[in-house]
Amino acid sequence: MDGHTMNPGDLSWDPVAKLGDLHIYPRMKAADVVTRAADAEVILTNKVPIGRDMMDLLTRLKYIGVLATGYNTVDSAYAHQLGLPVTNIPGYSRDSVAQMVFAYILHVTNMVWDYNNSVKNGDWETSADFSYIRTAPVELSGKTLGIIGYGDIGRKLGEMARAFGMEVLISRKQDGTLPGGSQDDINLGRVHAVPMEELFERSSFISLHTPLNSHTREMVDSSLLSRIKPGTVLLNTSRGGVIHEESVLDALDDGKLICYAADVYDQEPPKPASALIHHPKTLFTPHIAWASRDARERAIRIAADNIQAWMDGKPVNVVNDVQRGRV
Ligand SMILES: NC(=O)C1=CN([C@@H]2O[C@H](COP(=O)(O)OP(=O)(O)OC[C@H]3O[C@@H](n4cnc5c(N)ncnc54)[C@H](O)[C@@H]3O)[C@@H](O)[C@H]2O)C=CC1
Ligand SMILES: O=C(O)C(=O)COP(=O)(O)O
Repeated sequence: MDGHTMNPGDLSWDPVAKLGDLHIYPRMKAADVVTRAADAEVILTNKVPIGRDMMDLLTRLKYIGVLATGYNTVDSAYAHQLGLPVTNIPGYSRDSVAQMVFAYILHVTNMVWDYNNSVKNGDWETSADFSYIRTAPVELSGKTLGIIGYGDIGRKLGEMARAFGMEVLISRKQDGTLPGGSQDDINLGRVHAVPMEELFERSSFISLHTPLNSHTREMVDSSLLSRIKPGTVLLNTSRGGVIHEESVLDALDDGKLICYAADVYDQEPPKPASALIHHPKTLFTPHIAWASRDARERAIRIAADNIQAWMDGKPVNVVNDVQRGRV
């Protein structure tokens, strides 16, 4: 549907092309989906929303592959009703996304770019001393990182944080349950599981890694943000919709949140003049955390493996619990 972001020309679609008759559209408007995909049995979409109206009209469709980990753009519950499997691509960009979170953290704590600009502007050459401090760097060792959503990316981020000597907190879900797969790390003392409210109270850095769904939409609201310590940094590489935008703006304005660093926005691309994007205390990248060449190459290969497994009658990475074909 929208192959350009995954492969702007530096990769090959061959792993997918080998499986059938492949048509790549660099971009697609929602209004064109039904005509362009009328004959398709398999569609791959990244951010083109696939809703129930389209699924009703695409009568030949048997499989929807999401070219991403987050699959909030597809009405997978309705696809389930139709017996249409929806697959995603877990894990392909785990290392790249966790690395991006640390790029934001180090940007805030070490200000390499600000110091570089100051040096290039001549401040060092005219300094009275061998060194000068504009804003003191912050040492991460001993600081607390709170991770909301301890899955593939959250776990990798925790590993990186421990290498920096940070304490890692993870949150229980709203119903009190632990994220799957976290028990070992809790038992080994690598992370501490606390209620979401306590995580907001204790963390200097809070990083969001949940999927966007009805439980997580606008989860980070004024109630949670009222608990943070002055000087907290909020990091979001999950989905823009996980935060309540007005509440984040208020927390930035009242000085408790010193930075909101994000790779995602509720509507992408954002409309011009977003107050959040243009706020002096925010740091934004254009949904690029996943986009290393390595990760994109992995994604194309896994997308092809997903289709092959489904053709072989043993589907994998199905997110809506449909194991058979359209009924
Ligand atoms: N910015 C980017 O480039 C990328 C963004 N993403 C986003 O990051 C999200 C996470 O990715 P992964 O770690 O690979 O997914 P994952 O599925 O491995 O991990 C998500 C974790 O969140 C937990 N969770 C779900 N609801 C929760 C709640 N209400 N409270 C606390 N924990 C909850 C789950 O139990 C799971 O452990 C994706 O859904 C996607 O939206 C993913 C890849 C790239
Ligand atoms: O994999 C994901 O969920 C991502 O957000 C990565 O970006 P993409 O959706 O692949 O453009």
